[in-house]
Amino acid sequence: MIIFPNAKINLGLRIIEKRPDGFHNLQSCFYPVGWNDVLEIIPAETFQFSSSGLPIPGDDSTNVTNNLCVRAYKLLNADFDLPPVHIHLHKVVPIGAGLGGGSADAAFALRVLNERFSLGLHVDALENYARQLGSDCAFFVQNKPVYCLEKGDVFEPIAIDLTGFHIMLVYPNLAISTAEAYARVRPHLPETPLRTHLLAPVETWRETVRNDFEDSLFPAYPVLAHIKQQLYEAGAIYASMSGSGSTLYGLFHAPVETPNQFSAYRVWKGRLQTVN
Ligand SMILES: C[C@@](CO)(OP(=O)(O)O)[C@H](O)COP(=O)(O)OP(=O)(O)OC[C@H]1O[C@@H](n2ccc(N)nc2=O)[C@H](O)[C@@H]1O
Ligand SMILES: Nc1ncnc2c1ncn2[C@@H]1O[C@H](COP(=O)(O)OP(=O)(O)O)[C@@H](O)[C@H]1O
Repeated sequence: MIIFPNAKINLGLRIIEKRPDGFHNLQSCFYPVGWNDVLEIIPAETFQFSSSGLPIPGDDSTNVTNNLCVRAYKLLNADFDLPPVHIHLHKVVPIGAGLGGGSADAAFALRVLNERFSLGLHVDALENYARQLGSDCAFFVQNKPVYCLEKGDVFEPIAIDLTGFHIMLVYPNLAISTAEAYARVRPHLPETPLRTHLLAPVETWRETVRNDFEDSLFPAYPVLAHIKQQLYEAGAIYASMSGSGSTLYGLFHAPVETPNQFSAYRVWKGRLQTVN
């Protein structure tokens, strides 16, 4: 079976407090976008993992056990004694980009294995497995826009529909470690919950919807602030960094040409839609 794990963007990201377990509680809205990897899982004589496309740090031929697809298989295998499979991942979504690509691969692997081997796992059970693989991972089980709390793995519905907006993602060829980004941030409770700002028209977001990682990462990596500014100059209604960076995105009312300034970066453009 071949599937296409997609990326996500964060519409706002407030880091509320550090938890006793070392993670952080947050407020954010995760929104799926159609920049995709390609994942194939087929029955095989022995377990194999291979990859192509973008190189994945830590995935050399002697150690692929860190790949989140492999970890997803092992997690289910421990409970269900699965038949061996060959997993091939063609990596397209940039890594360390704030787009949740690795988490999406893991969640989609769980979904495929559940279906292929008729494990009978429903959404809650799949989300519980996904939580063990990464804070972002559970989101990709249902893969629909949600308001997230706690570690980013507790979800509430939110009536946000950006269908019809055009989006440009700009990845500045710069990988930022999520752990490093969290270590730099100063958590605090915002006066107004992010949800309130998100429910106002997108035209107001520029003044109200913030990603707290920008405060510490923009001074450290000036190219990020520069790209955000250029997205506004290109006509974005709203622009922000996604997650812990390094991708910046802009929401536009109309299709946009890619400005020359972005030619050195990886740029993805598309319509915002709900993907499954
Ligand atoms: C920042 C966010 C926002 O959506 O996304 P990305 O930018 O990575 O896509 C997420 O919180 C990233 O989730 P994810 O990438 O799954 O993180 P994990 O693998 O669980 O954790 C990596 C490291 O980030 C820190 N971490 C992560 C999540 C969280 N709520 N608090 C944390 O402090 C911890 O130091 C942890 O060791
Ligand atoms: N299938 C995978 N795709 C991407 N990264 C992976 C994968 N498996 C493990 N990783 C590891 O996860 C980290 C990056 O995760 P990713 O989801 O791409 O970034 P981000 O957290 O910025 O959204 C890297 O340390 C990478 O080595």
